[in-house]
Amino acid sequence: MSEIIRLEGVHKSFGEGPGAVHAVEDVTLTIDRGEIFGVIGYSGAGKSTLVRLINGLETVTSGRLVVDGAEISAMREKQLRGVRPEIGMIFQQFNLFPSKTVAENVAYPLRVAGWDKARREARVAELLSFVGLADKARARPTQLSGGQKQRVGIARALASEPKILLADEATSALDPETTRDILGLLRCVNAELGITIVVITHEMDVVKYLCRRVAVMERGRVVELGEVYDVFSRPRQEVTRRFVGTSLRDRPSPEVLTRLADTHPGTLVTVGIQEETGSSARLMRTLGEHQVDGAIVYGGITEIGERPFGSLTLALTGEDGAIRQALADLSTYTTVQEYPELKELQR
Ligand SMILES: Nc1ncnc2c1ncn2[C@@H]1O[C@H](COP(=O)(O)OP(=O)(O)OP(=O)(O)O)[C@@H](O)[C@H]1O
Repeated sequence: MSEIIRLEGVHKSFGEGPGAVHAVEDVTLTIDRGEIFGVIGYSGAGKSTLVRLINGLETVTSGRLVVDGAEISAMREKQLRGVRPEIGMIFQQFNLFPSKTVAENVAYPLRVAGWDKARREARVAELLSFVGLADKARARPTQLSGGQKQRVGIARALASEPKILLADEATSALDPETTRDILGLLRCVNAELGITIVVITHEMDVVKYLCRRVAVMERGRVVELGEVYDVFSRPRQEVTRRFVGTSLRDRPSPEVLTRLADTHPGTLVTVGIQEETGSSARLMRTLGEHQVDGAIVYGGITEIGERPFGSLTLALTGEDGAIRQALADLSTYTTVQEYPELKELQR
């Protein structure tokens, strides 16, 4: 698979000196042609800045950025104007022209690019039919639902046949059911038109549904990067654990942990569940080998691409030494989170 986007040590700061904001710091990653790549992070992590660098709306402060063979980071505004039609973009707030009809909104980039009327009309009809809005050509955006507005946004972004589609929080203003519809449409855009999609989001469910690989961003940096399943089934960073936690609600909050410690004897630990643990079978076997009892007191297991992941919180009882040995064994094939602060409380 060839790459379509490459970032090498990319920095972007706003302002200079001590007051400068470092929105993107030392980001190195490649995105493959034809993949759906996710960038997840909380507000202010630098996601929007990253996509604005990719489509040339912001210039990099330092580092190298190559999009479809063109070195964006070395280009001047005039050259960037030639590259931008290759990259479509959709937004959380849709950014449609309220006074134009649906057809006029979709035709807008084609008009700017100088397409004649007959070609424009044919292309708009094709696009509206692709996004399922053939009957809304003459409607105005105010007459459409949120999901329909985003379909217009997608049709407009696809108008000039881009190779890349950037989706910046494209479903964050939509209800869960409409979100599913739009994500389904994005899958079609990728599968049927072969367009590479970069999805920016703060929702793990969006990444889980759409993406093959994901970068987790925090304070301008990529802190985890890999296959979606690997990143979420073995989260290495606290921020990634928080994303998994909000999607799956599998990890107890500090308040719940304190209550669990009060009501259950033994040592509380949270153990990751993925393919290697075979849901929970291997986990229970390891405990059994050390004559340690494990009561499941909290947890959640779900799937990504039919592969299980999540975590179980257990109250372990047995000899202290046996518990330590069992935890050491578990750590050889899964993540084990201990809570030394609870021991202090239980004393
Ligand atoms: N034009 C700008 N001038 C100054 N600071 C900026 C500018 N654009 C972004 N920033 C700052 O850069 C940081 C990253 O912002 P960015 O919008 O990229 O984050 P984000 O992850 O997309 O968050 P959100 O989802 O809230 O937009 C923030 O601290 C933001 O205030």
